[in-house]
Amino acid sequence: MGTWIVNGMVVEADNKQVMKHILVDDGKITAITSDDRQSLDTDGHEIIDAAGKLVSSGLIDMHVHLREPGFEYKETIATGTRSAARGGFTTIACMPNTRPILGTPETIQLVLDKAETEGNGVRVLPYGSITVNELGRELTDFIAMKQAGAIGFTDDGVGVQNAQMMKNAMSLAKSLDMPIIAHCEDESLVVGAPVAEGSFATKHGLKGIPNESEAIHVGRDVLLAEATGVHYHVCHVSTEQSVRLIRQGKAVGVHVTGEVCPHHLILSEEDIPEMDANWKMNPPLRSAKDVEAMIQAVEDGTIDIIVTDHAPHSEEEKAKGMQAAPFGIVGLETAFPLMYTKFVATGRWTLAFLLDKMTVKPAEVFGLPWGKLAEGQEADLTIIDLETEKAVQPDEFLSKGRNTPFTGWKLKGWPAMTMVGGKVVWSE
Ligand SMILES: NC(=O)N[C@@H](CC(=O)O)C(=O)O
Ligand SMILES: [Zn+2]
Repeated sequence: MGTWIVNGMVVEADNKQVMKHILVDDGKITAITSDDRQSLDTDGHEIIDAAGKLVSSGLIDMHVHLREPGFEYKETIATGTRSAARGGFTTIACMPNTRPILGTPETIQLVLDKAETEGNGVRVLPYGSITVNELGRELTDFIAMKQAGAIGFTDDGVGVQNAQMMKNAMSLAKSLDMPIIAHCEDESLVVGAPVAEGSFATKHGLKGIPNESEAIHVGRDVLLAEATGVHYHVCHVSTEQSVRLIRQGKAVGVHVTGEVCPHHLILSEEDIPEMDANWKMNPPLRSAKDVEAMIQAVEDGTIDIIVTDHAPHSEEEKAKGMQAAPFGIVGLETAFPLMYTKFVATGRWTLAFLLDKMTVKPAEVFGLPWGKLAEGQEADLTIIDLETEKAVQPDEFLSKGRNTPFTGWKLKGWPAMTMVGGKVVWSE
């Protein structure tokens, strides 16, 4: 018995919006048709009425912190995947900065096993660490982790400080046809600052994180990617200078790709209202000029994909204040509504353009078999209500994390149902 998702609105690549009925059978999309609803053979099928809503290929988020193993008080694979499903995400890639760090085949396997049993049907793709315990001293066993199911290597949370270490990692990754995903941060240029250089830091007498601390790694790594031929992917790009370096790399044929988070496209350091650690994340909110550079980089394709960098922390940790609290904000349950409200509802982007950055492109960049709404594809689908306006209410999050700067924001574009491989994994 299959499922008919009827009367939904589908967006085609040219942004044409058409009403379609979608048949899901045995986990796959077997028909997408605009035939008359009455003429459909729905006998013995389940019917999901998507009238007035968008039906999209499931959202894909390539940068998520699930916190398990080790930090289950912040998030677990169970709560993180529930949060993902509520946010419309059908596939998420999780970062290795857990305890222990995901730097061995056993820990990769542990995450995959837990995701299988407790992952609420959401596809979870683990990254392995580049260096042992993300300490930057010794490479992990890439071959064994690849065999165990790691999809790429990253020391996210910290930058790889040593250039030779990064070059060795890239050479090894290249030989295995695996990507290097980099958190770009030169520690000698950061020195304990909680926010970016700028008006907020000055006003509150705080040290500021300079743009170069990110961009210097991007520049170094683009050169190393050129030398090694690896696929080099830059995490959470936030500065004008990084964008310039990625653009130059792409122009000369380096295999470099980049991601940006909603908060770096929407907020600048000038928006931080007070000394509230819900506005503290790494990279930090930068200047308005950087924000505009990020938007343009998405528009001209320099930045390939949008990710959340979902980074849950406990209320106690965030209550320690701007200086002492850990970096990071949650993102899974607000990403699509934020992007839709700020960029599509305002007319700056088409819906097709936004969906491309959150479905097709992430799959393309990482060579994943999902992301497309087409017959024969796995039935990973998200139904989204584009009309109803609702305020962001952290106490409704399915994530354990409540750490968001977007509390109370009135947004449209809320997911209503998420389906993975033909199975409904969340519905409002
Ligand atoms: N982004 C953050 O502010 N924090 C992340 C680490 C990271 O992605 O760099 C975390 O693990 O909390
Ligand atoms: Zn990071």
